[in-house]
Amino acid sequence: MTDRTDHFAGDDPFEIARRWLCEAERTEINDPNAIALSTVDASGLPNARMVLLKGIEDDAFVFYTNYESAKAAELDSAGKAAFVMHWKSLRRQLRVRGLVDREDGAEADAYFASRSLKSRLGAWASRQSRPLRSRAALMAEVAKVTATHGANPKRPPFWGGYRIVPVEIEFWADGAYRLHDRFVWRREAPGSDWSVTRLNP
Ligand SMILES: Cc1cc2nc3c(=O)[nH]c(=O)nc-3n(C[C@H](O)[C@H](O)[C@H](O)COP(=O)(O)O)c2cc1C
Ligand code: PXP
Repeated sequence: MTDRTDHFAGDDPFEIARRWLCEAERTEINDPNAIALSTVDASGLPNARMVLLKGIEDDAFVFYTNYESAKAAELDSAGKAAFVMHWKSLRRQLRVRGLVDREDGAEADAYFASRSLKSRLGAWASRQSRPLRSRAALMAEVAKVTATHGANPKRPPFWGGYRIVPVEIEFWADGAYRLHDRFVWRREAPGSDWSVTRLNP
């Protein structure tokens, strides 16, 4: 007999995550889909930065970025990542740890095509994570790619998605006097069965 009810109810953690994000979309003032993405560099030094979660699939979380960025180097070499989302308006937290693969096919093309023209050109212009001489130099690059890539730029080969396939997903909800509720879903590997454990706050 489980006491995993209310916010935590359900047999599919991706469904619960989708439900929480949907609630946050109604209550957060902006960027309810922002995640703090954590990686490690070659020396083992952790790194973190915000990115926007663009999909919760049947077995993965998807975001988009520049494949020549610092994060991409760290994701590609470790093959692993973690992220946390915190919704202040709901007083809830979602934590995910898992394995990472690139999404650089049709889905990435479709997502890129859905972005505004200026954001698409911006992706072409930005050498993300590398030094930039000045704001003016960036704007000159934007003008250059606008001239060369025109009104319908295709997805740059150096820009696309990452899919995080989790082995651990934790749902946390605020409780009175710091007696929070926590449920962690764990599995040995992608494709294995999940086990669910209630954790002390
Ligand atoms: C709310 C928010 C959302 C962001 N979303 C993205 C994103 O989806 N993709 C991205 O490449 N950078 C995004 N950024 C910028 C990143 O935080 C970061 O500055 C950039 O990706 C470079 O990171 P890196 O040098 O560690 O690779 C976002 C920043 C903020 C504050
Ligand atoms: C550099 C960068 N790339 C990608 C994104 C993803 O968001 P969108 O595709 O909606 O622009 C963001 C969001 O802040 C961003 O800053």
